[in-house]
Amino acid sequence: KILNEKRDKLEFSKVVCGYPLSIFFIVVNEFCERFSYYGMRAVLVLYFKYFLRWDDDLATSIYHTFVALCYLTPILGAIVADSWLGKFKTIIYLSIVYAVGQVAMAVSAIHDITDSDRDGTPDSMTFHIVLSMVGLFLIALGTGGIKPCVAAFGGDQFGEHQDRQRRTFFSVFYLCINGGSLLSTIITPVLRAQECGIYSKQKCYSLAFGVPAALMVVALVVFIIGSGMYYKAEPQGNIMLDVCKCIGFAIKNRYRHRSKQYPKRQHWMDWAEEKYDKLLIAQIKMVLKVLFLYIPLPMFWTLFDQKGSRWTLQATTMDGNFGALVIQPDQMQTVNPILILTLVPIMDSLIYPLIKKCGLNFTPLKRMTVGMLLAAIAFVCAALVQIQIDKTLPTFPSTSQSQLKLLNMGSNSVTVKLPGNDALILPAAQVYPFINNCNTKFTNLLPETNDLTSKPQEGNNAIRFVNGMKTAVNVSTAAADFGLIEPFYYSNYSQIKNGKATFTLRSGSQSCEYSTNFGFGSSYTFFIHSTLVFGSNCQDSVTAVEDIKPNSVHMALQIPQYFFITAGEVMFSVTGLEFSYSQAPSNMKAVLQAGWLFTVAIGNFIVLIVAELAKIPKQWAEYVLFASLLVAVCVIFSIMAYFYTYIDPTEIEAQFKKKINEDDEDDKSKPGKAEVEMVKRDSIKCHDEYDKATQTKM
Ligand SMILES: CC(C)C[C@H](N)C(=O)N1CCC[C@H]1C(=O)O
Repeated sequence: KILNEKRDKLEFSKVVCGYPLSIFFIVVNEFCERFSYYGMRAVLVLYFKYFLRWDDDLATSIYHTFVALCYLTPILGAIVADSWLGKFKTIIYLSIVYAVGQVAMAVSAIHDITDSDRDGTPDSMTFHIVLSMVGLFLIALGTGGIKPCVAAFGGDQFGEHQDRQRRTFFSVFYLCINGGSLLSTIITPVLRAQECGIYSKQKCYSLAFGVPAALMVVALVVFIIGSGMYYKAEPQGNIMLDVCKCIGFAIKNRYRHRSKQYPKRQHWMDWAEEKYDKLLIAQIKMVLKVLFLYIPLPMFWTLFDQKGSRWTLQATTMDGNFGALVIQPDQMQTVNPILILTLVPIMDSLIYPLIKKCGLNFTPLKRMTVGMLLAAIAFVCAALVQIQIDKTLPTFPSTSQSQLKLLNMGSNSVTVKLPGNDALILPAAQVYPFINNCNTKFTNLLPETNDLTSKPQEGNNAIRFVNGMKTAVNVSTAAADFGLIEPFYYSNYSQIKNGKATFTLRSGSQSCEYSTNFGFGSSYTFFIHSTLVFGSNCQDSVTAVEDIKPNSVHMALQIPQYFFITAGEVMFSVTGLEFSYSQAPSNMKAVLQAGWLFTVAIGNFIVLIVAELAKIPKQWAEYVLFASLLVAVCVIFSIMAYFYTYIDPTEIEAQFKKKINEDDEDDKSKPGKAEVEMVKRDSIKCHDEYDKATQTKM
């Protein structure tokens, strides 16, 4: 009946180029929803840090918890959809929850609401924190809840013989995910950088959250507009409860019949046959088989997710100057969605057909295996890049060493003799770095300063000034204030972004300007000569002394690793999405999508744990370790995949239903037949049918 209903609905639905028109509304919905999700995520940590004034640790912990929650809630959404409301209604209701959450975030970022003294900072931080946490919870519920439903609902719109179209749909669906995320990760940081406010102008987080909120409303409206065109499969009772009860009964029954006198059954789920419908048992077997196959998959996501953390950190030690374009370390991440947008069409229209032409059967599980291997290669590339970077890093003192820097503030060179070392000639306005064991005693040297012990963070440049004049000098730029520097004294380090910086040097009412260009990750001590004359050009009276060289390994070297991880993602993730749909029984499509997304959540958790536990001193070695782990997991997966037999759930379900109908007829004509015999016979027949429908291996 259900199949006929679907056939009727699809027969009368509008078709464009062989695709149901309803698909258009679903992919546009996904585009807007992913814009909303990734756009909000792009500014979330900065909102925590600069608006809520949380420290780095709290901000990153809450951020990662939120992301992990977003991939856990799909289970909830899938259960609601498959057991209760159906996918269509679940998407509508949870999208409303999602949009409310986004609006709550936007409102929580309006500083004027609690800024009663109008000084530009919120007076009741509790209000903003509570509202934003409620908002984030609703968003996690909404985005995670609808995610498995939208993908599965899209798959439902295709008929039995539209396998090719359905595969293309999942590719286009993935393109929309990445198109939306790419646009929003470019746009929302720009919106955040605007200034807005009623009483005082502040960074506009409310706009950066408001636009994603608006896009979520658009996503909902677009989805509702398509309402009349969708095929809406109704849920067939509380399927999850039935599944749990059936599994529970099979385990109990198997335990009760553990003695050798009872004949073995083909599968442990067959022990539920006494009480449960054979169709349900077959459907549970299908789901369990796929879920078992998913066990090694989180490892892929563990590597994939590190491009947002470890790889971005790696980029901070690299040079992002691309000529006319200067790329910030975190902007490198946009290479992933950009590559997705190019690689998905190339794979679909060129690579896969080419492989097919060569006579190779590149099955979904083979694609996923190759995808994992490509991700491992990406990490080998990352290790090679890291080795290049390490060669350019300065030598910092170890824990048993100390570092001394000598700066000659005079205008002539001086000879310096340090205990246990040869005399050295130190030219004017130059620094000599000196590393020695901690127990060396130095006397009569410059006042103690805290020097850098690592490269400046986030690709910034660490800058300090030393005043060689007899008067105090105030130094500032648009981005940093070095304060008043006493004669023959130094300022603290300040972080300056790459590009041109103009420093204003001021003494009383007199000032002059000094400009210079910075690369990424350098450190300089600017020495102000005693000869500086205010009111004139002070360009020649300041000497830049390089403490740490700017990053010299170019960020373009990260492109191969991004290429491999993205090519891996296309083979692994796009295929996995479609595989999860095609191998799921009709009443558990969303559940299996949620199972797939659950592997992403576990991958995220592993990253969190690894970040805490990984104590490998060399970063390149850690990359190699992850690559090796993934290769090992990949071998296990390929063995598991080899034993997996593809099924056509629709066909199996149809055969089971036919069999049940026939048996009903039989029952009516032969009342009182020995039931046990019949169950046994049916069980054998159904197994044969199940086996016939599951012929293709990996
Ligand atoms: C991290 C990118 C912006 C998006 C990524 N390429 C992607 O499409 N996904 C990562 C997790 C699954 C999937 C998604 O659904 O967002």
